This record gives sequence, C-alpha cells and structure tokens, in this order.
Amino acid sequence: MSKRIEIKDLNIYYGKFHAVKDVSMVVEPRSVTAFIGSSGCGKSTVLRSLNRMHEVIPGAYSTGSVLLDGVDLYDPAVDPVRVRRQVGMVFQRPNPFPTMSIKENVLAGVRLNKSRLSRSEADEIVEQSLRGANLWKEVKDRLERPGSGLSGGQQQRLCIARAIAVHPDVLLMDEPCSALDPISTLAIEDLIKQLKETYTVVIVTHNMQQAARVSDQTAFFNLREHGKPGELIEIGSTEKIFHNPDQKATEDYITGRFG
Ligand SMILES: Nc1ncnc2c1ncn2[C@@H]1O[C@H](COP(=O)(O)OP(=O)(O)OP(=O)(O)O)[C@@H](O)[C@H]1O
Repeated sequence: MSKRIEIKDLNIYYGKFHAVKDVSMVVEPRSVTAFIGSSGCGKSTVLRSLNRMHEVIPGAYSTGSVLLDGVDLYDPAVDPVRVRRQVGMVFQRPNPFPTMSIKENVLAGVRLNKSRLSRSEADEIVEQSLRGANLWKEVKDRLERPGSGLSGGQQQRLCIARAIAVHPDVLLMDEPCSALDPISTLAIEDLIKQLKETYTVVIVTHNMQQAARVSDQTAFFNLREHGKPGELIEIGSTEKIFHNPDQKATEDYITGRFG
C-alpha cells in the first residue's frame, strides 16, 4: 500500500515523435502530486507511462525508468498486467461498464485477477471499496442496478471504487473532474484528500485552484516550442510552486500570463 515513485530520465515517444523529454522526479507515498501545464505538453503521456498504459498505443514506447519502491516497472521481468493492478487509473470521463450493476462494476477488476470469489468475500470488497470512494451510503440500497444510472459524480466515484477494489499502491487520475459539476468536483476533491492517507496519488488537472486545494507537490510541464517535446520545468511543494516558483515560465503560467 502506498509506494514511492521515482522517475529517472524518462523520454516518451509516439513512433518518431518525441513527446516528452528527460523527466525525473520523486513522488512520496501518501501524498498527492498534481501535473499542470498547457495543452499538449505531455502530462497525460507521463501519467500513462506510470502504469505502462502508454505502450499499448501502436508504435509508442519510452526510455528511462520508473521505480516503485525501488523496483523498475520497465524491467523485462515485470509483467505489465501486474503493474496495472498495482497502479490504478481513473479517467477524464467516468467509464463504468454500462450494462453491469453497481456491484459488478466494483468487482470487475477483482474478478479479472481472481476467478473464484465467495459471495461474502464479494460483498465485503464491494462495501469496503464503495465506502473508500465515499459512495456507499448513496448506493447501498441499489447495488444490483446498472452503474450507468448514477449521476456523473457518482459514476466517477464508482470508477474510483473499482480502481481501489484491487488494492493498488498508486492511483493515477487524468483530469478526473473535468466532466463534473462544481458540487461533484468538490466531493471528488474531498475524496482525493482521504485517498492519500492510503495511496500515492498523481493527478493531471487544468484547474489551478484544484491543484492548489488537493496537492502536496506540483509539477509544471511546458513546451519550449511547438513541435518540440514537453519538459518538466519545475517541481516542488505546491505552496512554493504557487507562491514562489524558481522559473519565470512557472510564474507566468500560474498567474495566467501564459502565451
Ligand atoms: N495517441 C497518440 N498518438 C500520437 N501522438 C499523441 C498521442 N497522444 C498524445 N500525443 C501527442 O503527444 C503530445 C503530448 O500529449 P498529452 O495528451 O500527453 O498532453 P497533455 O499535456 O496531457 O495535454 P492536454 O492538457 O490537452 O490533455 C501532444 O503533442 C499530443 O498531440
């Protein structure tokens, strides 16, 4: 539970296109790190490299290493399927399986890893995961209904429940609130603050206030020029990045004076 991530000299490519250059950083356990930066600078690409989702795109690959508590996720001996169980992901648009019940949505990942699950085990995982995602009280009386019948914010919390049901070490979130209204957004932000007590959390967000509210550490990415690879310009405590950054580009972005 909750592991330290160390990224070393990560370069990421889509075929011949060099999308992200020379990223190195450390993410401590039980913390939230926000990735910020303008569109196309590679935030989601870096995020997807943290659970080996990048390489499923045809022609896509990366060099460098991503260590989870010292173990390189890119070591040839490491099974990418196992990596994705250890490092869960929540996407921009809530994506519950539409025909599955709420209960089966929560269990979907668990069933992939464990074919036999007793009824009582399943019930316990469902309750724990939904409680962990702050959704239990709202859905406990309709667990057999389809996940698609929930509101957008509830669906996103269902996806978080599905992600935590397999007990990952890390949770990656790619703009998890961008499709949600402000109330649902605040509910997810509260949840993120709780989740960091158990998991290492990395979130991509375009919302500066959100980064300031939920994260302990902020990483600012930028493109030096259109067509060039994205780079990590600066990383530090969220307090420092927002109030006293070292780089002018960071300050310009934070204060909205950006190109
Ligand atoms: N599947 C893909 N195939 C080829 N190029 C891609 C692919 N996905 C992303 N890219 C390119 O990689 C670069 C980084 O994209 P990425 O989506 O990681 O940026 P981002 O910072 O997350 O952007 P946004 O904030 O708009 O989501 C961009 O130039 C993008 O066009």
